[in-house]
Amino acid sequence: MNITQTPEWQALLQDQQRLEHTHLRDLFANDAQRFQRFSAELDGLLIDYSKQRVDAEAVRHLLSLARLANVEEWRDRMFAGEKINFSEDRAVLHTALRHMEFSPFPSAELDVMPQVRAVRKQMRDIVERVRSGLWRGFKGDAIQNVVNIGIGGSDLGPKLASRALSAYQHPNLNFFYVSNLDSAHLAPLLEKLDPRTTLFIVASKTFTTQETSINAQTARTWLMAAAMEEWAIAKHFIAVTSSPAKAHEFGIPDENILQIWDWVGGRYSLWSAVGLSVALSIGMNGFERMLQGAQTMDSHFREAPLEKNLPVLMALISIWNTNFLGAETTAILPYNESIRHLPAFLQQLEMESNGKTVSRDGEPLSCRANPIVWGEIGVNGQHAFFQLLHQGGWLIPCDFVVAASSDHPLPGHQAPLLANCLAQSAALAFGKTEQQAREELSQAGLSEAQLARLLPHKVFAGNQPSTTILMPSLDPFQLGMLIALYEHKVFVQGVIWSINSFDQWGVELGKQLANRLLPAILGDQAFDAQLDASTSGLIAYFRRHGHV
Ligand SMILES: O=P(O)(O)OC[C@H]1O[C@](O)(CO)[C@@H](O)[C@@H]1O
Repeated sequence: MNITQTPEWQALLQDQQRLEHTHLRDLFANDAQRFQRFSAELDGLLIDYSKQRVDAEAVRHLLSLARLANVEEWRDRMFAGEKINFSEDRAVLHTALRHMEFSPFPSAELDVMPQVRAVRKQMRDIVERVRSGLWRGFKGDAIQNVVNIGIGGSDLGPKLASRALSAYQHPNLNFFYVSNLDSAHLAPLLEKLDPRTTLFIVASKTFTTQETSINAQTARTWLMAAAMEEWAIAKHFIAVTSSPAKAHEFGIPDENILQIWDWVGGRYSLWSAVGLSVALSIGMNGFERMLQGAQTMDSHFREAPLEKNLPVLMALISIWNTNFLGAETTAILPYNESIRHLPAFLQQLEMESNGKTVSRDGEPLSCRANPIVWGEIGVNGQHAFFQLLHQGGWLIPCDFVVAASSDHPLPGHQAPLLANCLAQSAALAFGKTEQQAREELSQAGLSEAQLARLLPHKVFAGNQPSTTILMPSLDPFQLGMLIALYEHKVFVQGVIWSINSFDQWGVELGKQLANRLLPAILGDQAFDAQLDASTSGLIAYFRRHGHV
């Protein structure tokens, strides 16, 4: 089905005609109930999408589009464990990882829960031993430093969550995340760490990812230089992978290998043992609380009618902005320092899932899919790129994300933080009219000539749409809900765009080429004739200047 040719899409084009030139100022002025109408809450997590450029009719048509695309059917197929990731012949069952009841999941016939529970138990055991100081290094010391070596989904999720929940962190443990191949990531860390008290978690679903393998080998060499004995590996290395044999080859004993499964996508793996560093930081009970938060969002996503369904509404708003208002990018603006990694996490979640131009049927998509996702801590952005958001003339929908209470409170900080967050979304939405700017300038006593010169610079067009996501506090439960909210949002968008959101073939070509270029970088001139002129020129430069 070409969705753009359907009556539902055509109705939305009509809405676009009506709303494209309607200002948010007018939408608010004409509807005193706008906040009530266009906000929704689940267990304390509130989404306010009243500052999006929609009206009730447009939302109704967006919901019809979701029904037309069979969102509910696809959702049920995912939860039933069908192999909806058809290009890799895999089910998509990260929701099993946060299934907290003692019932089978997804069904009695296809129950994955015994394996999930067994790994949770293994995690709990490790977590308790490390946190209590019972887990000892090769010289008998308690662990003080945990280094997660991984990249992509094996890094971004745990890094986001462990920073987000730093208020709950074990006082005697420090956490580090190493992903970059550049040795400037690992080297300074190794300089300050003590091998006797350091535990490495090598998180890699495939256990073949080059960046992770090289960093893990270097960490292993560093440990061996101090410990001298192979048995020390068992005291300092844990692997999380779906390829236990490869972890075993690396030298990690079976009891230190935590399994994940092919039905857990890398960018959806935080809830698996990939989250071990988070569990070590906040304790296994805290980690399970985060799983409960995600499960609460799962149940809501499965059961709530579409018009009250938070992930569905978020997805539809994004589709409206992208496909009808023409937004090409979207900004993620967390205001809490502790969720500073949210934009990076969402970049992978959204763009690796839906950054595609081919449909499930192998046809070119009939409309543009995922916008470019970017972002930064909100207040930092205010003093950097917000100028462009306010007066740059681009349509850039924003997600403001903030917790009402601080997770690391100091007197005098939280109220101004919240004021800034709310001020920005209001300024973006309502702007400042020429009339308002004129009045301000003349009240400041400017001459008519000065006023005329300054006036154009003081006007804010406004009408920049945003959603504000509020949580009471940054706790494991709320964080679990927040992340699952975005996961399901991405899923719904993928269904409507008819994308398989669970593969990522687009990352392969670069990997292949990097492997092919390695010998040339290392100096093997036999390859030179096969290189394009640019690559060859750049390699010549490396040979002149690099020490590889
Ligand atoms: O966990 P792995 O297998 O090391 O993969 C890391 C990341 O690499 C990717 O496959 C992309 O290259 C991501 O999807 C994944 O999260």
